[in-house]
Amino acid sequence: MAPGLTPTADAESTVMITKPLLPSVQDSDRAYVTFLAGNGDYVKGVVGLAKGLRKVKSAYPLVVAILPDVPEEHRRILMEQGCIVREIEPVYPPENQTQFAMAYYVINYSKLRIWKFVEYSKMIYLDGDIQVYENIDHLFDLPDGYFYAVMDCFCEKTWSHTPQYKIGYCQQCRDKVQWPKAELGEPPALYFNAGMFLFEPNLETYEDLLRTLKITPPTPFAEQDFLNMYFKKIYKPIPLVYNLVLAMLWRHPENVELGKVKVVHYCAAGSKPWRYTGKEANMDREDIKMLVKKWWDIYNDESLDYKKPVAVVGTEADPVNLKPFITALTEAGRVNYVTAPSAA
Ligand SMILES: O=c1ccn([C@@H]2O[C@H](COP(=O)(O)OP(=O)(O)O)[C@@H](O)[C@H]2O)c(=O)[nH]1
Ligand SMILES: OC[C@H]1O[C@H](O[C@@H]2[C@@H](O)[C@H](O)[C@@H](O)[C@H](O)[C@@H]2O)[C@H](O)[C@@H](O)[C@H]1O
Ligand SMILES: [Mn+2]
Repeated sequence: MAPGLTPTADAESTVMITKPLLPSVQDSDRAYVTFLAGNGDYVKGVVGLAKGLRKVKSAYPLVVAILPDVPEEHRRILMEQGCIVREIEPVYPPENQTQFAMAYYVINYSKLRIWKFVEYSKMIYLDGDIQVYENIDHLFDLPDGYFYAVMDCFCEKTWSHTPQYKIGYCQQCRDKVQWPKAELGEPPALYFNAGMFLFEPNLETYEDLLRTLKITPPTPFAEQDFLNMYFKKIYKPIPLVYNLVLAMLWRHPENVELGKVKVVHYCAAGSKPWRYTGKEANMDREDIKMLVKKWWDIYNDESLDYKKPVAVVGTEADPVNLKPFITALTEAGRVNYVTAPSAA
């Protein structure tokens, strides 16, 4: 699928990305956004993501919604990589009911704060353990009013608490095991992975999300389950090339054309590149090793580091005397100063 394509969202099926678009211009009210919590090593994931978006020449900035526990050093690293760092307050699910959600995921309810970023009309959320290998800016041109994300897979052990796992049903291969309507009623609604989604920040939606959360008991996949329930009516599946959940490689290889994948989500146990040992199940696969190396190649590529914008003032013929100001800024490491080429 060539970059810069417009999708046509039809009613039920996966949104088809069809005809070419004029190259989208920088639209200041669009941005990518990710989420960072704690003082651990996920900051490496976010740095990798920032460099990956630069490598594919995305026209939009990366906003990082950080919890208060992200240390100053990590904030500095992210700003030096050109990220827009925004501190958010944590979001906790209903009092003393968190035992129903997998403890590890409870912090992810805080992702809901990004609906408050209303200076942006559209944002693409990306987990910190995601890498973008091809430009996906064209997704911002999808029709307004829907929630776009890639369908998840129910086959990993992390789903063993669900009826679909117990009978071997997965939305990725609905013909393999028929959903037993007589015994279990309607099949589960299409369910997305919340590691990547296109959404429209909106204060009314934000307030309603938090109001609804207060009366919704937490569930195993925490905010992912909650978002699936909340956006069920306007959810539009997009092709898995926009969020390859790694388990698809061994659970549904028939659905994956690795050479066409644009976004990889390192969410399988043991697959976080910055912690990769190759010891966990499936982690010794050649495709996993290749994808982990691909992530490190970007992370280690210094040519992808952020270059501070130059301050261009006046012209050589008539430079505005900002020298003292620029010197102060340069000494503070805030800017590199060059004179603009003469207009002639
Ligand atoms: O210690 C942590 C755990 C999670 N996260 C953020 O929360 C997201 C969701 O967690 P994770 O990706 O580990 O969940 P998975 O997709 O693997 O289920 C991560 O990508 C990070 O952006 C974080 O910043 N610090
Ligand atoms: O808080 C719940 C999380 O739920 C999702 O992770 C799951 C899901 O992908 C399962 O399908 C996998 O089996 C599992 O390994 C993985 O952890 C999102 O990736 C993450 O961003 C976050 O929303
Ligand atoms: Mn993830």
